[in-house]
Amino acid sequence: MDSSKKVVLVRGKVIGGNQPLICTPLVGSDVDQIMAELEKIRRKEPDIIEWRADFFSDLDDSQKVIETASKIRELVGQIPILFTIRSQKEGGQPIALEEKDKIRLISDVCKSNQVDLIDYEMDNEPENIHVLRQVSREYGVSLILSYHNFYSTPDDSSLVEKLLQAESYGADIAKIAVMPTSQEDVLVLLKATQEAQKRLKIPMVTMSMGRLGAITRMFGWVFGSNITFAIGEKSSAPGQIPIEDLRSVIQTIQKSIGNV
Ligand SMILES: O=C1C[C@@](O)(C(=O)O)C[C@@H](O)[C@@H]1O
Repeated sequence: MDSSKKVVLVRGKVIGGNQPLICTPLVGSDVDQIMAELEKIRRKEPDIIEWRADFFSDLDDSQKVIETASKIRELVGQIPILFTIRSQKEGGQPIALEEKDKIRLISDVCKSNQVDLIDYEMDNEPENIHVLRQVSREYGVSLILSYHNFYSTPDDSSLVEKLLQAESYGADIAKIAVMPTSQEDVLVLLKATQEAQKRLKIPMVTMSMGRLGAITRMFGWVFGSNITFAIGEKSSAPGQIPIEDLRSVIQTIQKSIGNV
């Protein structure tokens, strides 16, 4: 492994090492649904669990959000928790919070000590990104800065620029998820990933969504992507495949080519 590269260590999991990590989302809209989902997911032992809180119906009640985060923590034990409120503009659910309330809530969640990572979109106001960078650093939470395009795949140099932009904003991990409309677009995402691997110092997460892009979830790690999202119980984005299938494909690839 390149020694100039940083890795992110979360509860014993190495993000940015040779082993791709599998993250499964939680998309329940209330505590009961989330707990039921979690009960099934945790037995499948994902490396990371993402709470997609934009699906949560009480998102405007920060007390409830933090209580729910601590219930999730109790049930998952040492599995790292990623807290995400995906904006509608980038493929998330409609929510009642304004951006400033969202920043306050994500900050409160960092301070609560219940989650290990947060995700925020890098196309947001730099000032908001700065606030979340400060608070997450202060409370030992890792920051993923992400870019999602549910309609198309920008060219490879724009994608590399996005990943570098996340790094320059101080992200611990850079992430891009884009939609292909052709097989060429899938290659564009992989090419950008390979190029970014040479230039980024931080770990990254990249994926091409939908059916066309599903293969990138299986072997994107070969080109440098460090986390791949899979279905534990329910999907949170097009093209995700069940964790069992993903794990077995990754093992098969590793057996044939070794860890790269
Ligand atoms: O950003 C991502 C990636 C994702 O959109 C995917 O395509 O797997 C799934 C989301 O839950 C997550 O927040």
